[in-house]
Amino acid sequence: MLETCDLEKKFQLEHGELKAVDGLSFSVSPGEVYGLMGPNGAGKTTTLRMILGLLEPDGGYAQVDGFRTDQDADAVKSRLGFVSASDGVYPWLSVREMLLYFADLYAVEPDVAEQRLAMLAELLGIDTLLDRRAGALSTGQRQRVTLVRGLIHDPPVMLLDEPTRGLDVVGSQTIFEYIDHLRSVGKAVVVCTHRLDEAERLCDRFGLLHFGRLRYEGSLEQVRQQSGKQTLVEMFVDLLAENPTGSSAASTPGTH
Ligand SMILES: Nc1ncnc2c1ncn2[C@@H]1O[C@H](COP(=O)(O)OP(=O)(O)OP(=O)(O)O)[C@@H](O)[C@H]1O
Repeated sequence: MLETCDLEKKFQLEHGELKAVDGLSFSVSPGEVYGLMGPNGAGKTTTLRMILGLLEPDGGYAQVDGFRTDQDADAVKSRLGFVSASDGVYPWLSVREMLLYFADLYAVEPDVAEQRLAMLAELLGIDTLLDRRAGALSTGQRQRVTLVRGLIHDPPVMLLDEPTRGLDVVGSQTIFEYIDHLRSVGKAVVVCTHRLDEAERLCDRFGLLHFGRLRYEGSLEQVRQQSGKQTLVEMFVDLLAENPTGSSAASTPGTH
């Protein structure tokens, strides 16, 4: 299970300080898909980067299976899988070489890695790509490969940052079906996505972030009641009306 406790991150800007994540606490149970949602600049990626140990929080911590990021960062990392739309691949390696290399980085025994690779390749339909050069894959093929990469060490928690960005309808559908599969095998999944309609259908619970704070949280029914709006789209529009630029601070020079 994943938990964040009072996570906080500030960035120093030219004209002051930006609180990108402001006292964020949420938890995700095994077999649950949690939609960490919010307009551009709300603090979603910053949150994931702190959970992954890529950014040091200014306050709070994340915890996975009882291991805390501020006490045992390596134990946390080994229990996380991460997939991001901006993930690169090693272009000169074959897909197989790259995936087995990542398995090795996670200290997965070679024979176990081969078995997992065969199973995941079949599940995600990349068996025919295994001996192709990673640099020659299409966007959708690369996304599937990065999903396998995030899962090769069989982590209990998966973090997915915009996993369908740049994919066509069929590619997106494959990813969402796969997230459904992750739930069915008991993974705790956090997904950040702007595909609000799919998220509505897919996620068990939502956390709606704005200015780095959780504004609404719960099942779709619960966030409907909290916001007084029927759909995530309406909730977003309502939040953005508070700041029409959609950035999380008037002084912010834009998002990444
Ligand atoms: N390294 C950084 N230095 C300064 N500001 C940053 C840095 N990284 C992020 N920010 C700012 O922190 C805020 C939160 O950014 P973050 O990337 O977490 O948002 P997000 O919710 O993932 O947005 P999007 O949906 O656009 O990906 C934004 O205002 C962004 O400009």
